[in-house]
Amino acid sequence: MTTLAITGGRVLLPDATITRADVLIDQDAGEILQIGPDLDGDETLDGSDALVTPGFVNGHCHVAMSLLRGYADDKPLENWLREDIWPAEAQLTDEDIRAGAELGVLEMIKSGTTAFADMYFEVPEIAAAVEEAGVRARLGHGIVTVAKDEEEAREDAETSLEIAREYDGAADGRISAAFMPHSLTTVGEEYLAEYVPRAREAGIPIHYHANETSEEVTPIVEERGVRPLAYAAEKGMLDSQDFVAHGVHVDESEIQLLAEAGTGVIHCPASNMKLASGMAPVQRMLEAGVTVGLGTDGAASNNDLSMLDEARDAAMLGKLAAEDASAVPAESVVELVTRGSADALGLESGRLEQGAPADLAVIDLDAPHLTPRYDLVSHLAYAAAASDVRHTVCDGRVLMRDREVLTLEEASVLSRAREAAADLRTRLED
Ligand SMILES: N[C@@H](CCSC[C@H]1O[C@@H](n2cnc3c(=O)[nH]cnc32)[C@H](O)[C@@H]1O)C(=O)O
Ligand SMILES: [Zn+2]
Repeated sequence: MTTLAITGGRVLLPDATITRADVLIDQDAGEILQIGPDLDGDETLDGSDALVTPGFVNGHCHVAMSLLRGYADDKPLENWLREDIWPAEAQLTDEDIRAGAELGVLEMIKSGTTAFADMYFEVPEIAAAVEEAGVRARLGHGIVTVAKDEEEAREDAETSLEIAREYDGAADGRISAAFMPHSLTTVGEEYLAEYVPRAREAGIPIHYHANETSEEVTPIVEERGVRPLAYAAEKGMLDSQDFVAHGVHVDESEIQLLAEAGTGVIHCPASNMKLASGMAPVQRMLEAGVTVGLGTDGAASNNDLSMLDEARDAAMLGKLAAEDASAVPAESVVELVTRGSADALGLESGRLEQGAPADLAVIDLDAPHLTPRYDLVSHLAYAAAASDVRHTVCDGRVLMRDREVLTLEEASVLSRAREAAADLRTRLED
């Protein structure tokens, strides 16, 4: 057995208390062996003056969209997608998607994220980036059937099912998969009726965008006379292993449906603010017992992939939405970026305890903005930044040591992304 010890730090435990302790990891099993005093390992990471936290879990992303960061801003969802993003995505080559995925995963490792859920196309490119970088991911192919003929639409749905079957369990189990219809309005009912039961039979979870904008809710209510999540339940898309992104415009009946079904909701506060989609009733969902996690959405609507930013945004927006400063407190958002997202995605990560996956981040506390140290949970929620992450470990493997990423070559990932973006821009201008 090869072991790794993180020594001299303060460790954030699942009950939100913090203890001075070392963490010993079994690198072969990728598990935490022990948390306690004076532990030695074959390899050591310095945790002094630092907080050891579970690796952050980004519950909803389009990681390759990192290549479109800053390409189009300041528009509402429908216009942004149809006028800018979808035309640009139609030009992306496999190499572009690989470059964008590596860029995004690099940013994740540098900001302490060890797992994410991703909806995109050319999934094999994204899986290759995940495999190489050493992180964990639940991947899927996003289906859009509107504006497609039947053959194309069917092919898209088939691809999503095939990709999920093929990639579930890949990269030594670090990759899992889901069936991913883009949303309840961009995928036709006939395709949901046919493919959802097939995904269910194969035991594959389902992930989709739901109730993100009011423009998306109104047509469903008008055409079908039911709320979108009641429609989703009718279609069999509200299971305990499923998770939806956004859930901004959900009413009380939908919150009850989510809580009863055990379907996770990935709240994406930065994207919701930037596209002015609205404020999700996060405090209400938590009180109702809904499994809530946090996600960045793609970098083109955020515009970064830092879960520390997302935690802070979730707290701020949650208070504003509830008109209550005590709503969505520090402890809640820290739980949302770790265990909340992990639970929604069906991952065992998100907690530091014996036997849990060795997915963690070590955050440097020796900084003006983290001084003094009354409450480290408060610092994590409100003051820590991506650049404070000192080391990142996933599945027992050190992915970043002293801010040097060991699994990806940072300089070449950045230069490939810059070249791909410059090329894309030329193609789009022609
Ligand atoms: N196969 C589909 C692609 C779906 S992938 C998932 C899609 O979600 C898009 N996307 C990114 N952010 C959001 C969001 O906030 N809401 C809805 N869609 C988004 C993203 O640009 C990408 O096109 C096609 O034929 O276009
Ligand atoms: Zn999205």
